[in-house]
Amino acid sequence: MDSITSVHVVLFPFMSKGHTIPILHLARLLLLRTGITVTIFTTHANSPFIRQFLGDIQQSLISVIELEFPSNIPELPPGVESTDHLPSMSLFIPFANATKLMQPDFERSLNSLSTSGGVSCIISDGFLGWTQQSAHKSGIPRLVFYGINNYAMTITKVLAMDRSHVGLGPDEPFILSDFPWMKLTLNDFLPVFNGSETEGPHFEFVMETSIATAKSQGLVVNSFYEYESAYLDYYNREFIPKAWCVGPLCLAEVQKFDRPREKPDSIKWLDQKLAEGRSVLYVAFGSQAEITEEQLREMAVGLERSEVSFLWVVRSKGEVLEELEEKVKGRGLVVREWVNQVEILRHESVHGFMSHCGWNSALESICESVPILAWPMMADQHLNARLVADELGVGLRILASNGSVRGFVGSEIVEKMVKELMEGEKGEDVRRKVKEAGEAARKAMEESGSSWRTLDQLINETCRRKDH
Ligand SMILES: O=c1ccn([C@@H]2O[C@H](COP(=O)(O)OP(=O)(O)O[C@H]3O[C@H](CO)[C@@H](O)[C@H](O)[C@H]3O)[C@@H](O)[C@H]2O)c(=O)[nH]1
Repeated sequence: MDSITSVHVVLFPFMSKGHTIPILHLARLLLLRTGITVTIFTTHANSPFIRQFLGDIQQSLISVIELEFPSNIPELPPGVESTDHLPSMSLFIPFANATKLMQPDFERSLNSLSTSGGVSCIISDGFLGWTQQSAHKSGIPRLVFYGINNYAMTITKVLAMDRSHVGLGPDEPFILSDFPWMKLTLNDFLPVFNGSETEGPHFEFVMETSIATAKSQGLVVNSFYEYESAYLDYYNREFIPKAWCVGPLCLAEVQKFDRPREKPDSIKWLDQKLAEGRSVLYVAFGSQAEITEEQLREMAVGLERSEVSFLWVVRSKGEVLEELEEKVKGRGLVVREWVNQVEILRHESVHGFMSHCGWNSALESICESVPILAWPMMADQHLNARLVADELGVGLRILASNGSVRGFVGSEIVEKMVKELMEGEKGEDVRRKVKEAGEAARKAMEESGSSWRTLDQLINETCRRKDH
């Protein structure tokens, strides 16, 4: 790293937990380097979460600027400033489009930062495509962060250009000629990416944000080279802007859990299971998954019949969960509040994670060497599940009752796959592989590791240059 000091990085995360948390980890990593200061843009309601998350960081190195989240958007309930508080994810597009109204405020603040010492680069979420215009007007390089991995990004882009799949059924297997080892189906992709949705608000949003990404100076990717080299190399050969793997960002988390403090109830419960010599399956589907009542019931029955100990963090309410709690008292725990997921995954008693495969959850599990039972629900999660189960071999896969990667899953499948992960031979195999994967991830984030070096290089090439 060169000796030039005073790099000022502006971070602007999208207002959803799965997008904000990794950017906050990135802030921590940037501040481990000398001469870097960070400003984070957010909205009033999201600010307390951010301030608390980074509360241990020296105040002179980091500041948080709060903008007004647009009010009076007809489709949005007042006061909702984060996607996990939306009553339905069908409001995602109005929510994401509402952020565009923040552009004038953002530019005013950016200008005042520029006059008081300057901004070296902006790292903003891909969903905040409009920040590219703001950066361009101010002559500041913009780097994009989507929160997804290279595999999903590359395969989706290749699919969009390769028309050989047109006319196939949603579950009919096909291969992309540049990746012949990989079996895919159209159901692995969102309709806006697989050619079945070619107009409408979601399609327009994807087009707008993709154009803004292409005009930006780089992509910051929460992954590491050793696990995605084929896809990263391909991406950087065929597409722009250049992608830089600087993760897994969750490894930047301080060892908060070692400090003396009152342990949360969920951790005390895990301590108890450890003392009883029981292995626990952790069950969670991220911050915004929507699960139907009917599906929730099958999950509950499957977990009950598996006879495995489990800790289920769930946002849904209702009698299904109350009944389950009653039936599995002592063996299973249902938690409805926000937990520290990394702390749970790190607990010695946790030997499996039934997960929707949001990319943060998948990475957190890999880094803690916990094998995954992949049950994707939406967004990039189906591709993440392919990566986890088919490519990396660090997890098993739950498929729908009709064999599709999408759709209703019966309780007998849940029961069978939970037992397989926790006690079966296939579970043994993925357990061994996830240990190796965890070690490789930790190595990538050490000071001599690939991700650490890549972040240094990215700062030097993009943020320290004066001629952008
Ligand atoms: O009680 C909770 C619930 C969640 N988390 C954390 O919240 C994050 C959730 O992120 P993720 O697992 O990626 O799930 P989503 O919230 O669903 O993430 C969205 O963003 C991801 C990154 O772009 C995508 O991969 C997902 O598909 C998309 O749904 C993780 O860091 C979890 O550790 C907690 O700490 N406590």
